[in-house]
Amino acid sequence: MTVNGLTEQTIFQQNGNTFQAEGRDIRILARYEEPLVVLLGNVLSDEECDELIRLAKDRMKRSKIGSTREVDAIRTSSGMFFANNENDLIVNIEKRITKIMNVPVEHGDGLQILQYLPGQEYKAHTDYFLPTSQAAKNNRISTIVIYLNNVEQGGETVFPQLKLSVTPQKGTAVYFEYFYEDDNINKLTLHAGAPVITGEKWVATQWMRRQKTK
Ligand SMILES: O=C(O)CCC(=O)C(=O)O
Ligand SMILES: [Fe+2]
Repeated sequence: MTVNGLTEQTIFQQNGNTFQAEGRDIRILARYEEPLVVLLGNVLSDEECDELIRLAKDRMKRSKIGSTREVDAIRTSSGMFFANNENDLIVNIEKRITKIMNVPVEHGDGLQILQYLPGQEYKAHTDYFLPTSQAAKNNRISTIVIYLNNVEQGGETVFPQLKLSVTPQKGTAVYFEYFYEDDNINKLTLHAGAPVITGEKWVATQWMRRQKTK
């Protein structure tokens, strides 16, 4: 059956222009319908963004990729993961993310903070694993990337197949999902973190999986 001319159901269930998540009014700023890519406003307060950066700062390591967790030129940022329920701030943000993504946080890979300096980037990739990978047994289904600061220049999240570019704005987020039966739709979620040109870029990423991770 098709709904509104779309071929498949989505995980994300929010419509209209605002919804509540843990006492916060999240704003739906724009959506690309299939694959679903939603731009969200007012996801984190300025104070929450600043606090996440402060807590992450001393724990950043060069980012790794894929199931082998190797350092690779595809991704030149630095990153760290918070543990589930690590502190009150993380508990609160995880609850809000769960409400937005409509998936329990136990299905998550842990909230990840990434930092990009000028010239650093995350080249085009999909967040799900190829069927040949061990990690595909409990594959990823959806992603939210929350921007923790305003980047002076560059650092957009780019979806080349959709010809869509999202500009980082402090407290806003881009959500997308790739759990469609039709794999051709999933492939369209290919995306990249464009090189930062001026300033720094800080994001918080949550990847969700089909089943519990713990
Ligand atoms: O930094 C970005 O804009 C994208 C981050 C990303 O693709 C990811 O964390 O999976
Ligand atoms: Fe990604």
